[in-house]
Amino acid sequence: MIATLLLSLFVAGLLYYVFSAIYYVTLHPLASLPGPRLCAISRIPYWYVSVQGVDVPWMKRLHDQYGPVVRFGPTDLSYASAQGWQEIHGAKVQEKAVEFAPQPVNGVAPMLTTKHENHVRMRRLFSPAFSARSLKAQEPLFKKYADLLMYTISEVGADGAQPIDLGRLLNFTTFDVMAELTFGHNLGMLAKNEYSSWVESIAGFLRMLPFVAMINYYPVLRTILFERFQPKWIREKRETHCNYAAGLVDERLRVGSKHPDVWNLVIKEEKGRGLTLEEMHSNAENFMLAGSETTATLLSGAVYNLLKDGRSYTLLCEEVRGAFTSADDMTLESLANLPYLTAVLKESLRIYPPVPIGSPRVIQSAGQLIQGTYIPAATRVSVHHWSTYHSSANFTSPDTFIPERFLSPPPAEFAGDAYEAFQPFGAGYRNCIGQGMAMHEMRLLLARLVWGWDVELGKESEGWGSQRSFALWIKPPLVVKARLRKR
Ligand code: HEM
Repeated sequence: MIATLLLSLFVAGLLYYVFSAIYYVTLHPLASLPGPRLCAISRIPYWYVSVQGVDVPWMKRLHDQYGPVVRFGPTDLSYASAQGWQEIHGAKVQEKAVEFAPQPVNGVAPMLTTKHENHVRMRRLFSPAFSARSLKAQEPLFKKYADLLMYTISEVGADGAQPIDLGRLLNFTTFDVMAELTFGHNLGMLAKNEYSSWVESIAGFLRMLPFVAMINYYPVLRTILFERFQPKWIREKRETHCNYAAGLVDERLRVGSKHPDVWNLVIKEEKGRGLTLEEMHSNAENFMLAGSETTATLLSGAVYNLLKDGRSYTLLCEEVRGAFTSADDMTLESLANLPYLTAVLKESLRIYPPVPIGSPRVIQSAGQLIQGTYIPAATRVSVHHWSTYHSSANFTSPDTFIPERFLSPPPAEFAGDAYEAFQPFGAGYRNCIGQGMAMHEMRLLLARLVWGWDVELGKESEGWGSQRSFALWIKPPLVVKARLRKR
């Protein structure tokens, strides 16, 4: 009797799966869109590559084969075009597909992942902390850490006698900066030349992201399996991580601060008091990751590409060394006036975007036209940064590091480049709130490095560029030798 019941259930499930597979490839509104047949009936091919950290080149291969739009799951579309940015991130309100972000332990989503209505309120509250005026007030803090980074390079590298892992030092710097802005004091990583266990655990957290996405994507997995059988150690690890950040925020609020950190700039505004303590906790944790790992990654990529190329490294050195007689003259304004420095950072963002994947939005109830095709409600649509920037349909010699393409005006050979397709900080009203801060921090740290040091790539890091990613890149050590520049 039980055997018959189980068999019937199995056959019913199988029939359901077969009929829905036929529906997805024939009658479904997305059936006419290009992509592998297997992907049209299941998301398994995507999960398979994403748990291995190789979904970025996989998606690029799909775009090369199928063009600027690819159906890579039954209801998932990836775009690689300027039009994709305009139509997905334009004026129309789109919700984010939140199943791709881990749910915060305290249950309160940060600005990055919260629903539209809440996002508008949070963005308004946090905006003062990321304004041009605030950045100017924060300038001495960035300078202090640039000085400390230079000192550490000299100590650890023994003036070129010892190889250093520059990627690690850049990570220490950007995390210490962000910690001072969000917790009121740094994590002491740069001073001790040592990872704090809290930051060290982030790489492990990134590797969990595809599993989190998979569990959230299939509600059955979440309710039947994960919520009941989630290993205790996973829950505890995540709680410890979040509670540590929450504790630091509480302490900062209790002690107060005279510095222009995020909370002073938010709370001093009358309207800033509209944030709850839980919102402060989850946003602080999010700022730490969104504002530190990304910036350090981009700087590591810029140094790697410059040193591999040699030619652009020489040009950058000439520009920076010719512009300043003292590192103290490097200000927000004077650095922003160096065209080659900005072009190097933009080209680095193009060739090695710190966020290489797409950030899916869910089409709302009325459906929407994208690239001339009607896309029904509930479809997840995103622009894939890596595929867009490495497509020869958008950029001349897309895989070659050529900062000149971002000079104004660019050389004639780049006249056809689709600059509007380049949106490394995202586009529209949910774009990166910290992009001004990131650009200043990156300009300052890169300029200080090439101004003070002759840098050489270590042999062990020649293949540094080939990396796996779990939403963000997993970076191997970036080994360099840095000799104090003779003046
Ligand atoms: C090179 C450095 C950076 C890159 C490439 C980068 C990239 C991005 C991208 C692509 C988004 C949009 C995500 C989406 O559409 O779902 C974003 C959002 C965001 N970024 Fe950045 N980011 C960088 C630096 C920073 C910094 C320094 C901060 C400072 C805390 C920051 C904080 C945020 C926040 C809070 C959001 C969410 C904004 C919102 O939803 O309104 N990022 N970033």
